[in-house]
Amino acid sequence: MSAARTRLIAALDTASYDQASQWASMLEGKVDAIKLGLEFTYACGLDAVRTLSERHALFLDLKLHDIPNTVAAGLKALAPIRPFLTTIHALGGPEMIARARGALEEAFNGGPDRPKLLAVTVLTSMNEQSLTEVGIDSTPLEEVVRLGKMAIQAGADGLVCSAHELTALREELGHKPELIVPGIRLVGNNVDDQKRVMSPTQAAEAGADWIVVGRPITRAEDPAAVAQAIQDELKTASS
Ligand SMILES: O=C(O)c1cc(=O)[nH]c(=O)n1[C@@H]1O[C@H](COP(=O)(O)O)[C@@H](O)[C@H]1O
Repeated sequence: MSAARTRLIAALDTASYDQASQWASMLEGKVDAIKLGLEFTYACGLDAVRTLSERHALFLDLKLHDIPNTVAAGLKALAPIRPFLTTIHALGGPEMIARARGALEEAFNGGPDRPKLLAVTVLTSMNEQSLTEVGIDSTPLEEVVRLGKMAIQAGADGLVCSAHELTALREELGHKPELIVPGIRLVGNNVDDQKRVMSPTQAAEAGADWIVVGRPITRAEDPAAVAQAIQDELKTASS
């Protein structure tokens, strides 16, 4: 059972501003935040991201991964959008992560309202075989824990991981780091390109702070009803 209630982020993955705006409106009050990522940002631009962020708590997920100077400068440029969460790849290494954290601190004058920096560990679309294909000779669990410890030590506020690694990460890192969990599917859902999948209840019971749900909500006939059903599941799991 988790310490605090697990909250729900809807991933609004679309190239259409009208579609994202419509989803955001119909999910208002049903989800705790929205996530905009590569597809929406590249197709619609940062002004569109800013417009949606004025009405909804925003997780801006651009998964930056470059040399430390470029990532730090990129985050500084994104800071005026004021998302409450944003992502970089843990594989960029400790110097990149430390510079990223420093850039956010600087942009917000060390204040408490800066975006929290999340390090993506091993993408939930990867399994042991996918790691072998990129030359990593570890299980996803070993790799997530190794990268997760490094990233938190380097200055990340939290991690993106699958629900399968939550227990091990909590044992290693305690309750302070924010753990954000995509790869969520409801009973009967298609898993699509996701490999390390769990249900909202399983993620909540294993200690997720936030779950990220995209297609199970956005592809549904009634997205608001699915979001409400997930919230009900999360509430039961935390009680
Ligand atoms: O950083 C992320 O949000 C992320 C990391 C990860 O390992 N896996 C993952 O699926 N995501 C994102 O979470 C969302 C999951 O979408 P669905 O598979 O449609 O629920 C997508 O927007 C992904 O970009």
